[in-house]
Amino acid sequence: MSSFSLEGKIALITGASYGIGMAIAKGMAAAGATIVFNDIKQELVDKGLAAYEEAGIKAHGYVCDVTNEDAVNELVAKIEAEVGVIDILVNNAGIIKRIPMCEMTAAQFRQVIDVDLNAPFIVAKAVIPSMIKKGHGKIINICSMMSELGRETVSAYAAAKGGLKMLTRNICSEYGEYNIQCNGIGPGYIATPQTAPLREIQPDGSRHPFDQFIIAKTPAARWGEAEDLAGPAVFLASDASNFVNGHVLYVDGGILAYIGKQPQ
Ligand SMILES: NC(=O)c1ccc[n+]([C@@H]2O[C@H](COP(=O)([O-])OP(=O)(O)OC[C@H]3O[C@@H](n4cnc5c(N)ncnc54)[C@H](O)[C@@H]3O)[C@@H](O)[C@H]2O)c1
Ligand SMILES: O=C(O)[C@H](O)C(O)[C@H](O)[C@H](O)CO
Repeated sequence: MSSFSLEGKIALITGASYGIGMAIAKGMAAAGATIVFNDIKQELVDKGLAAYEEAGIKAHGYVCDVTNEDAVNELVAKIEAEVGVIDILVNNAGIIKRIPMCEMTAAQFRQVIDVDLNAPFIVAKAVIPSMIKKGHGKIINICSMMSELGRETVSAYAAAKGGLKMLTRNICSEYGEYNIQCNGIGPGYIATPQTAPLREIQPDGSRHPFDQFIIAKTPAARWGEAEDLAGPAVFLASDASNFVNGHVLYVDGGILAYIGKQPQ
């Protein structure tokens, strides 16, 4: 099973102070990788560093807004000088705004596109030249159910995550010949702070209608846990997936396979 090992590899996971990013980072650390992460505020980076330390992981944390191209270029140069060349990039940092499309301002729409689509382009562009020189690289873009499906209130997010699926295929197309594999992971509905508003207990003590809807829509009949993403991410970061390129691996408990229950 040595082809699944990440021993000696350096992984940058963006926005990994908690949530899905941290669970992926912990999985990669268990497989032997050195973990580097960033987040938007020092406070979040410090919280992340403390959590990694508690888990026995010596992570390197940096403050960096992934939408700022100059800051990202500086970050990558700093990581190369202080830790080494990045072998694995996980574009995890993301935001969502749940606003009906006709009530959403163009500025709000652009903000989501900026973090969820432009930033993965910026960070990938910053790491690819060194990956080419090193002779290998793995890029994992965290996509979504919304790379395939739409729903009310998430127009900008769906546009960005659909675009991220195509950016994934394009990076594969353009850099596959340099032994760079770029794949996506499409998480289903995962219990993290990002989805907490969809799981809030109602004033009458009942479960949020969206919470019930998702359980019914998911053949696994549960929300995903951030840890459900760790194994798939380790696979896509490892030599075991060296001929897997331009693919989006949906980790959704079966949602995309299922037409849904017939109404009672
Ligand atoms: N939770 C889900 O159900 C779910 C499902 C599918 C996809 N995703 C995607 O997975 C990724 C992680 O999701 P999560 O639920 O852990 O989200 P989260 O909101 O809990 O965490 C996202 C992280 O990104 C960071 N971040 C946001 N903007 C940033 C910026 N400009 N620069 C640097 N860091 C920034 C945040 O501070 C946070 O640490 C996101 O891309 C999200 O869209 C989540
Ligand atoms: O409001 C929503 O529908 C959700 O927040 C999402 O879009 C999920 O977080 C996820 O990306 C699904 O894969």
